[in-house]
Amino acid sequence: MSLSMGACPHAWRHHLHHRGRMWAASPAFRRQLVLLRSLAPTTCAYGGRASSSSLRPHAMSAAAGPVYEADAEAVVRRITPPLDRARHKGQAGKIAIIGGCREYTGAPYFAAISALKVGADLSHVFCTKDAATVIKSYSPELIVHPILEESYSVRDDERESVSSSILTEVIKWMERFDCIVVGPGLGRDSFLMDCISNIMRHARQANIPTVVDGDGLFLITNNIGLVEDNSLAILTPNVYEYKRLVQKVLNCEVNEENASEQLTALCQKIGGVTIMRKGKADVISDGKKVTQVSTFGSPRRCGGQGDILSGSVAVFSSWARHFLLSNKQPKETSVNPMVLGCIAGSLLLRKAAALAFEKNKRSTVTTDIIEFLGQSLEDICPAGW
Ligand SMILES: NC(=O)C1=CN([C@@H]2O[C@H](COP(=O)(O)OP(=O)(O)OC[C@H]3O[C@@H](n4cnc5c(N)ncnc54)[C@H](O)[C@@H]3O)[C@@H](O)[C@H]2O)[C@@H](O)CC1
Ligand SMILES: Nc1ncnc2c1ncn2[C@@H]1O[C@H](COP(=O)(O)OP(=O)(O)OP(=O)(O)O)[C@@H](O)[C@H]1O
Ligand SMILES: [Mg+2]
Repeated sequence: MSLSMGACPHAWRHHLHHRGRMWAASPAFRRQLVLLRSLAPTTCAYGGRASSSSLRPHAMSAAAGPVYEADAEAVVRRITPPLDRARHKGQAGKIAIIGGCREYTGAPYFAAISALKVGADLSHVFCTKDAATVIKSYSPELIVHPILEESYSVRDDERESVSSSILTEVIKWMERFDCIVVGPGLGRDSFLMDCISNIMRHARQANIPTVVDGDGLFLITNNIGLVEDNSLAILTPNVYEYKRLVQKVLNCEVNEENASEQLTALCQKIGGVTIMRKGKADVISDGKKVTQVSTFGSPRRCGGQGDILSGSVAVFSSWARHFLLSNKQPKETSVNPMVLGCIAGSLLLRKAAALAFEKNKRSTVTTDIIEFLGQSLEDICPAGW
């Protein structure tokens, strides 16, 4: 029997009837049911307050299929690990943000602190020397590595040796990370971009899941081979980043009429990656299914919300991977942990943004939203202590 997430709920009830009570009562079945429901079509899985047409499944071509509204709360509950006395530091996740330069210190901070607030045990930042002290001063919780360099601080004849020592330093740490986030506040300096390309190649060889955001997307849009066929890569483009990606990879303009097919085609053309297209709804695809989270968040569009998202997605996708591995999913269950991580991260950000807006209204800024990440997770998935 196929238990793939693509099955419709009616088919599920049919299976349930025929497989008998033993199977229905088994923990394995309940696990499958929750995971399936979490990605079931809007009409049966989502009873949200918004009434926009985006909440209904869209009629799509066979290639793209319908857009599913995720039962994102069920996903969060399922993949969030219980707090357990037996666990030691690091087991709930070690995340690294690769970003932070002279111009941008907020973005890597937002991503790194969000990872901690969601529940990771350790959060590192690899940034330029200029940015490091600033980021450290925002929070003593973060482990900050001032190792990246931009062109202005490297002589031409030193480039090769500096680049290789940056890579050596990052490699020393890389295997410890459950996920890295490349791009928040990275900047677009050409020397830095070359160094980051080497780091991404290494992460890939080491099978480290990689969320690509912000300037990381600028880098890969111009060098798509960095993520091609990497099923452990998640791209989180905003409206402009998505536009540039579509133009470059599909050689056309963004088409809202065929948004779902276009997103599917983009994933397929790049091969294996998961893409979360951010916007009014966060639309997620791995080239097979298209899922969305459209829970209302906040009408404030202050900068930095995407950074919260990338840090959160890094944690949740690590938890989802761990959950699926430790629950030994049958091969035919094509649950993609990267997709689950995107769904969970999107919901948590939106819930936190809603709570922050309720309190701060027009003055809501990113740090206000970060303050509510904990409560949002607690509302969905109580710590129970
Ligand atoms: N406090 C901080 O340090 C923050 C830093 N950030 C970082 O800032 C860097 C740049 O990110 P951005 O999202 O600003 O990226 P972009 O440089 O792509 O966009 C900058 C702004 O230019 C405009 N724009 C870009 N492309 C456009 C187009 N085709 N048509 C019309 N307008 C267009 C948009 O208003 C956009 O917000 C990234 O490293 C990002 O992580 C942001 O995350 C926001 C917060
Ligand atoms: N039009 C919208 N309506 C409702 N929520 C939105 C809208 N656009 C974005 N969001 C929310 O903000 C989140 C971040 O998306 P945004 O487009 O601001 O990313 P970004 O530009 O990369 O952010 P950053 O400033 O951190 O770089 C989305 O995941 C979504 O929850
Ligand atoms: Mg961004």
